[in-house]
Amino acid sequence: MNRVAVLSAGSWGTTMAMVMADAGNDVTLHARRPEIADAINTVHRNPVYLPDIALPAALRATTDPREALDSADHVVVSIPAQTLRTNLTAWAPSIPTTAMVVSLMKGIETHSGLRMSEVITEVTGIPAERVAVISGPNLAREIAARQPAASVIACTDETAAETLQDACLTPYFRPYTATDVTGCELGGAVKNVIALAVGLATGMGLGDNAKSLLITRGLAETARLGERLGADPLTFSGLSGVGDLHATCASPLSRNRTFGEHLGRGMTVAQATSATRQTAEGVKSCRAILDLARRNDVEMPITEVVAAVIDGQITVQDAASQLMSRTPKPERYGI
Ligand SMILES: NC(=O)C1=CN([C@@H]2O[C@H](COP(=O)(O)OP(=O)(O)OC[C@H]3O[C@@H](n4cnc5c(N)ncnc54)[C@H](O)[C@@H]3O)[C@@H](O)[C@H]2O)C=CC1
Ligand SMILES: O=C(CO)COP(=O)(O)O
Repeated sequence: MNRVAVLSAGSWGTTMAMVMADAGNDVTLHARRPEIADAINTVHRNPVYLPDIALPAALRATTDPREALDSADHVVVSIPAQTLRTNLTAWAPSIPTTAMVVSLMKGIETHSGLRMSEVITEVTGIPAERVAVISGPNLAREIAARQPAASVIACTDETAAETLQDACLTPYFRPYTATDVTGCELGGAVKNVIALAVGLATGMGLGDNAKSLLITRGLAETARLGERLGADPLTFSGLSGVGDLHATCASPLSRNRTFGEHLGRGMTVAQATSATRQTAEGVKSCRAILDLARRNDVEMPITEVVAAVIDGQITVQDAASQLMSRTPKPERYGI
């Protein structure tokens, strides 16, 4: 039986802890708040993030990250992307030297433009072959209700990805393996920005044609950036690409889409932030993704207008007219 540490007990961390406990691992979840750890240990519920879900009785929680990390074979990290570096710096000395580190996060670090797996290798010194990412159409609440879902486990070492696949496989959660870590992570991070755009369109009362336009051209700009950064363009046709993009842009459960919808209905960014309460990674990552695109000479028009709306440089109406007045061009995938 594998020992798994999950850091920490938000909606996705708790859900993946449940999946990995159901898959037969010995899982310890790190919660920052004692009331969450106590509730998981006593009544087997996470009262803040998933109050209506019965968690496995075998799943344990602790407020002490060292206790969670003790003898862990797999260390699964699920915290807001912009907090990863600071937290990981504190946790790194307690990570067992042979453990795999797995990122569940879908964001890009703002000051460095690094993907989460890159931050992990930089901060911990753990080689890329022992760092993996899980990304796909995975709305936490649906999986927590044990509804069927699939995902991608990407690691440059295929055998390591297969080991993790075994450790996450349940009757309701079906992980595929991949070696294109860059493509999987970029698909997950950029789809949050496109979901913000679809939310904006929804909030403005625009129709399904406009949403489909954003999803399709959003995928094209994601693939364009990915290809420039060394990803396999075909990765964006898979679960971590179009799969996640579709689920997130279609679902009212998505925090990013809902955040965009608030803005489209006229809320300010501050009002939308306090209405959302949970992590909507695209809000901070959109600027980091745009900077990454500009440094690599890649055009990302949807990301550009989303970042300008979030930064208060243009209105949502300006965003729509800016996109519709671009120079006409032939449609080619990734162009
Ligand atoms: N919820 C979902 O459906 C999915 C989320 N993700 C990704 O997983 C990551 C985590 O998201 P969620 O669990 O949904 O967010 P959440 O908002 O539900 O939970 C965030 C967790 O991070 C902790 N946290 C917040 N600020 C922190 C800080 N400064 N230092 C340390 N810990 C802190 C919170 O205590 C909480 O445990 C994000 O990158 C998100 O994009 C990926 C797939 C699905
Ligand atoms: O990543 C997700 C689904 O795959 C969750 O999306 P949100 O963070 O927008 O809720």
